[in-house]
Amino acid sequence: MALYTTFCPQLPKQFFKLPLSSHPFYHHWTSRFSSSTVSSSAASSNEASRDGFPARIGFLGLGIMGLPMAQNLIKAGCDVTVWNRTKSKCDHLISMGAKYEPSPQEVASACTVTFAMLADPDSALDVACGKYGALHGMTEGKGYVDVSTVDDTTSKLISQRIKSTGASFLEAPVSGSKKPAEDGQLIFLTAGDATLYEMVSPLLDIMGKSRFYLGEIGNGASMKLVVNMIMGSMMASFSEGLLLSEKVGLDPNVLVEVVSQGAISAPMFSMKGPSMVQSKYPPAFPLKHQQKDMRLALGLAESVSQPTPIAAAANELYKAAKSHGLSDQDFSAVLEALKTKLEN
Ligand SMILES: NC(=O)C1=CN([C@@H]2O[C@H](COP(=O)(O)OP(=O)(O)OC[C@H]3O[C@@H](n4cnc5c(N)ncnc54)[C@H](OP(=O)(O)O)[C@@H]3O)[C@@H](O)[C@H]2O)C=CC1
Ligand SMILES: O=CCCC(=O)O
Repeated sequence: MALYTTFCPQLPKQFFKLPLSSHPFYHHWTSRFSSSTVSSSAASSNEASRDGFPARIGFLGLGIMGLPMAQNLIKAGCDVTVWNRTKSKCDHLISMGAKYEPSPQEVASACTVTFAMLADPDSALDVACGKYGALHGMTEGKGYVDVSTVDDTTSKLISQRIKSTGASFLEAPVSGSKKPAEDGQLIFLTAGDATLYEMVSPLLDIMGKSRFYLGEIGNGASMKLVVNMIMGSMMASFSEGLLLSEKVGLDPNVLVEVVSQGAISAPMFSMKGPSMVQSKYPPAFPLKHQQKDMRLALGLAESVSQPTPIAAAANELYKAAKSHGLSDQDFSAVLEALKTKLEN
């Protein structure tokens, strides 16, 4: 079964909609994480917890994505310990039964597996390896799963540092935004320690609808950046189309409908188009993160001399949108940068 999952990562979701204690990997998990491989300081916290769940799970970073992901783990009955730089964002989860520790180090020390969902490479590195970083609470037998979107170099560095403690590392950035995170419908793009991948698969299946295991560290990060590079260019192109249709006297709402019925239909256009027409950009995926991903994807392309002129042009629009104060709006606000350009 373990081999099957490793090489056939897209098992049907319903396969996993069982109580975790009846999951085929449950016994593998409990024997790995609740016995001799766990350090004595963590042993008491690794005892089987409520509802028969196997281990304490840490979650670092409770922004737009981290909060609903951690919430789904709690709702599924997992024993979750949280930390966030801005502590108030932990309050809701604490009221749902989460435990709190005052630093990433203390979360990692209390938990068997720690997830991290941070903004960017700098914060991911700092939370993992900084002064009170998770690294200092990691020991052999524990796992660190970074679900943030970062570049392959950052991920390799974090992996190296975590593994130097004897612990295991998995990168697992996600496709899917706020709503899929709330609905447990994310797509995990994982790479790194295959055993840890198998161990955390039941947890990934609580938070997501599918998962890919892509081999060596860096492959998950790179896959995520390629996907988001395409997405960023698509959104910029869609924005041009909306504005052009309006300028030539067409109803952009009708454009959204026409696009939705043809070969270029995309859930993203149908979901975000109507609010874009009204110049509303409620943040699901903040524009600053999309620009970060364009920047990192362009760096990746540069590293292998792959021309990406369309993504480079789109990146300039996201940079312009940031300079117009739109960083914390949804990335569909890139449309505003085009409006400004046309008006200037
Ligand atoms: N939103 C989306 O649709 C998706 C986002 N992603 C990726 O997931 C990651 C998180 O995104 P999202 O939740 O939207 O972002 P948010 O901006 O909502 O949350 C960012 C998180 O990072 C923390 N953080 C930022 N800087 C630091 C720092 N220097 N030290 C410690 N913690 C820090 C924030 O803490 P604080 O609360 O204190 O600010 C917060 O918990 C990003 O890498 C993003 O690219 C991936 C898929 C979809
Ligand atoms: O990184 C953000 C991805 C957003 C999405 O996949 O809808």
